[in-house]
Amino acid sequence: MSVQLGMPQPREDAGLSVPAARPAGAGAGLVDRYGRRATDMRLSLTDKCNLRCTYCMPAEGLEWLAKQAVMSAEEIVRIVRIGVEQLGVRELRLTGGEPLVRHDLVDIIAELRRNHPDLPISMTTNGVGLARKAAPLKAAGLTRINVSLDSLHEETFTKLTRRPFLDQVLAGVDAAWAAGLGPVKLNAVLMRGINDAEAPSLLAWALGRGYELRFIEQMPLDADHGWTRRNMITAAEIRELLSTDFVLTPDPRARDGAPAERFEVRRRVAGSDAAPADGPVLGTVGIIASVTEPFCSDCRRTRITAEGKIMSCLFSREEFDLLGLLRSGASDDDLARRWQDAMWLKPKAHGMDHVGLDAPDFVQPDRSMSAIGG
Ligand SMILES: Nc1nc2c(ncn2[C@@H]2O[C@H](COP(=O)(O)OP(=O)(O)OP(=O)(O)O)[C@@H](O)[C@H]2O)c(=O)[nH]1
Ligand SMILES: C[S@@+](CC[C@H](N)C(=O)[O-])C[C@H]1O[C@@H](n2cnc3c(N)ncnc32)[C@H](O)[C@@H]1O
Ligand code: SF4
Ligand code: SF4
Repeated sequence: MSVQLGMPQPREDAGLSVPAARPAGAGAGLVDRYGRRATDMRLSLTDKCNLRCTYCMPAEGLEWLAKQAVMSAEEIVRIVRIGVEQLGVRELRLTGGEPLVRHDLVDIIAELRRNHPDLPISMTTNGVGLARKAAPLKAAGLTRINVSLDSLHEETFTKLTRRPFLDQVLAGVDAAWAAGLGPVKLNAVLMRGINDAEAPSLLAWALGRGYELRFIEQMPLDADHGWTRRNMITAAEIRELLSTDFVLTPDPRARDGAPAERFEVRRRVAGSDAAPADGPVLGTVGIIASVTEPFCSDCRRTRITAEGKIMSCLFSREEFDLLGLLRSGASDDDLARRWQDAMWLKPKAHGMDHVGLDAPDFVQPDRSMSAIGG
């Protein structure tokens, strides 16, 4: 990794990467060299998954972590407590891999909720098995949910995820809404020639049901390393695709560090370039343009992988072992310090100290999205 001259460099210690200490006076919480403060914690509960989305996993899956290597429920609860009580974490996202495959998921959420009555706890899931679990998750204290849904067509869904589970996912989305896990947000990664033409009908479906759909630019985080900039559907193309049926206007609400740029949606008047000035707002759509319109300068994220490694950025190639330190008997203060030191070294953008996933020196991380915790 490259760091600014004069800045503390990571050092090797007993085979583990250990961040050099932050300078004294760097400030409380999870601050970094660029003046950002991470308050949004994303925690991966597992690297396992029951889908094989082409933009994330290889067809044959990945070699899963051994059970012992993955954080236990008690370890997760302790790490979250340190984040919230000592480091200024203000919201928690549970992710993976697929969080629903963890058998103790409901118990973990219940314990987190007992410790942190006011913490927003959300989860990003593929929705398989959600229909059964939505109500228990709500009862345990989950605040809200995002479900990945790339297509409403059985065949396209199966091609993209390599599994025939569309009906289960649709039932899961509706169950989440019915259980009170709203606002329900849906994530769709658009893939050229596969589901891109479906964008307007997917949006019409989501608006009709009151779900907030977000279209996502594919990032180079697939295990197959098949990503190319040319093949990626850009945010500009997404807006163009939607313009056949809809008129989008910027949502007046503050973006507040969110990856999604939100737009209010009105139906386009047939044969016209515009929506009627007083046409009703049907809902909102988000566009997550991580590649072409990056939002790294306002990034508030800190990540913990399923095996308890701190990743300061989705694209970090440097990771710091929090779980190993915890298992060696470290105190809460030691753990908090390791976390702060790791976050101090957070790269400026996309794992580098300059912006640009298509920069010549961009190197795709070894980990795929599922193994990082997306
Ligand atoms: N560049 C970048 N993209 C991210 C990051 N985290 C998530 N994404 C992308 O954003 C998409 C949506 O992430 P979600 O987990 O649904 O949630 P969110 O959009 O971060 O948050 P909410 O809108 O508050 O629910 C993911 O599918 C990723 O493609 C990040 O740290 N950096
Ligand atoms: C890694 S998954 C983990 C949670 C859960 N399995 C799911 O699919 O929602 C989190 C999000 O990352 C997104 N994602 C995975 N690979 C991606 C990629 N290469 N580019 C952009 N988003 C990606 C998925 O669409 C999903 O919305
Ligand atoms: S995007 Fe989510 S559901 Fe799809 S393979 Fe990756 S971890 Fe699994
Ligand atoms: S790429 Fe890294 S810096 Fe940029 S928004 Fe994602 S996590 Fe933050």
